[in-house]
Amino acid sequence: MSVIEVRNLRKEFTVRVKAGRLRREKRTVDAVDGVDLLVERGEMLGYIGPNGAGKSTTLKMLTGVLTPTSGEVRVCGLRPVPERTRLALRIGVVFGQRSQLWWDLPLGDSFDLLRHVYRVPADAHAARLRRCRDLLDLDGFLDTPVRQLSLGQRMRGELTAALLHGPEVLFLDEPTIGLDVVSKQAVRGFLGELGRAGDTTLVLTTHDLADIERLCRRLVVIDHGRVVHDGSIAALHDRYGSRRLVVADLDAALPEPPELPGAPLRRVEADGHRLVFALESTGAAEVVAALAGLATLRDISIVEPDIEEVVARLYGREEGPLVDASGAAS
Ligand SMILES: Nc1ncnc2c1ncn2[C@@H]1O[C@H](COP(=O)(O)OP(=O)(O)OP(=O)(O)O)[C@@H](O)[C@H]1O
Repeated sequence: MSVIEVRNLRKEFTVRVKAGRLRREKRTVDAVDGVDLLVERGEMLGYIGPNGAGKSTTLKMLTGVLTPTSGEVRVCGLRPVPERTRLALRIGVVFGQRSQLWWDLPLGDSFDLLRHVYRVPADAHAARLRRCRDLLDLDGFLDTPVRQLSLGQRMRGELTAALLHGPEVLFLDEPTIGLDVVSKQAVRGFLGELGRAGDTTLVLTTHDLADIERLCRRLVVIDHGRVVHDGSIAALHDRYGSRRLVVADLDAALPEPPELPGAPLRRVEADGHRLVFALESTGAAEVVAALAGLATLRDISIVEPDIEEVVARLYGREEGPLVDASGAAS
């Protein structure tokens, strides 16, 4: 049985919009519009989409915060809204904007209170807390009141709080938003460990695609409330014809950008001093050899397909098309 089962899930909101100077009209927003999703135990799923795509609304329905307009949802075999209390014992939730810590208490006291809230046996609690303290480096601020923690420290605390009762599924909404590089790495490293251990299912929404690349094998992309991709990152690259790129820095610009078989020119930059080729049906070595025969090369680098670029295409909202030297969109 899948740990998350979602069939034809929909959520409509009724909003009032301005229609003229004084008049307001009711309008229906299809925030989630027929989502199907099956997630197996131990999967690490990235759930992404542009602003307003319906990610948070989906997570809220999966965690029992919002009642669906229609469709079926089961998480750990439970219906999230009517069986919310039972579900709370089996899932963990980290929503960037909300806290489950006690603002005025030292962080460590919040952890003690959570043990009582969830009625976790003392030894299981101690073991999980020890692991979080080690992996998330909490010891320096366990005695600090939560309101005095930095964002990165608080997020590490939130992750711990969400895991102390040993949830089967962890839902994370933007867990690295606003964090500095070090805290981001700590959080990603920790989630990676959790995922590798294999007994927790992870559902992660984020605008930071590096989170997805590091952590998730499976990527579900949602736009206008509908799933537009469900598969691996590699499948996404295949679908959009993403290629590795050869970036060549030349001593002097060539009068004409060269045509290399199997490696179309993607971009000309730096007044012709930098040429970028896509490796379509030829290898990097051939491209470099061909270029070396035409120009003096200052530097060469091979760039892996860029997930940001592919996802921007998928959203259909990238900042201008990718334009090659001839002006044709690639
Ligand atoms: N409580 C609400 N009342 C009315 N409309 C809402 C409500 N919550 C969300 N919406 C609308 O539903 C749509 C989906 O919103 P949602 O917050 O799920 O998007 P999201 O993908 O999480 O976006 P973001 O990346 O900006 O957080 C948006 O059009 C949003 O304005």
